[in-house]
Amino acid sequence: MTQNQLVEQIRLKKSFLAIGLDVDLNKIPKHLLETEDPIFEFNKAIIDATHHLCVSYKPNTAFYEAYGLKGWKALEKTINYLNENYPEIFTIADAKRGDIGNTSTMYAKAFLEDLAFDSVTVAPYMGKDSVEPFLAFKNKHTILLALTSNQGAFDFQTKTIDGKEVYKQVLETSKTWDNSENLMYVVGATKAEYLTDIRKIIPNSFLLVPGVGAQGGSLQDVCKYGMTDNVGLLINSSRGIIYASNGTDFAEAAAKNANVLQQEMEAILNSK
Ligand SMILES: O=C(O)c1cc(=O)[nH]c(=O)n1[C@@H]1O[C@H](COP(=O)(O)O)[C@@H](O)[C@H]1O
Repeated sequence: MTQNQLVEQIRLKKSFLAIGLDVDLNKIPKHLLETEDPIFEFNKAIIDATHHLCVSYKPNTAFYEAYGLKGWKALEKTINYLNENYPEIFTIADAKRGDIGNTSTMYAKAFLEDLAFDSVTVAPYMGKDSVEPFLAFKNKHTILLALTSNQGAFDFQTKTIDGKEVYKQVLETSKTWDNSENLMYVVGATKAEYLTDIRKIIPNSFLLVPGVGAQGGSLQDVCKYGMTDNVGLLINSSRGIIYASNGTDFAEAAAKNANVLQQEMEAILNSK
């Protein structure tokens, strides 16, 4: 999917919500545990109930890898279900990969070709040759960690080297790489006060913004400082939506919570 197609979907649905599919078998409704593939059944029900309220789904691969072969199969079924039934959805494999070139090539193949996600999250720490194999995929997107939502972001990302914060160096340097038009960046909603500076470096790039809801970030602040003429934001919420209820009404409850965020987004878009 191209970024223009993503913007079209955002305008159509009046939503820039990315729902995180971070499935924890300890948190999903008990009745699903009796089915053959509880993770997929949970995702399918959530997707069917919420797809009109969001433009993206983001399974975090940790939640699938933790369940071994069954988990990986459920991830594969989930992305295939999305691609077959909702091709207009922008899919994100939240895998946070990045390694020496030939290894990154295999990671890129795994997530962008074999599993056919539209995008994958990548850590910039190993530099240009570790990111390039992801960027080489046409009409796919590499979402580079810039300034993350967690407390540990202050350990390295905001530290100054040669007079400039590391997260700013990530933004500036990555802009010069081949196929950099395929880049998007992660900025945590808990770091909204940094967005003005970030937009000076990357005025138009799409940002994936996790950290609203369970982590306490403010949607209003993120939009105030981070929104572009083309919206330029995908706001992620995972636990705040998918675990709205652990009863048989879980999918409707998730849709209710997604609807609250979508309505807030619609009001923001209408006010622009
Ligand atoms: O790359 C991410 O998506 C990510 C980056 C970041 O800085 N912070 C962050 O929370 N995330 C992911 O976003 C999701 C947030 O989940 P909730 O806090 O439950 O909404 C999780 O899958 C995290 O791994």
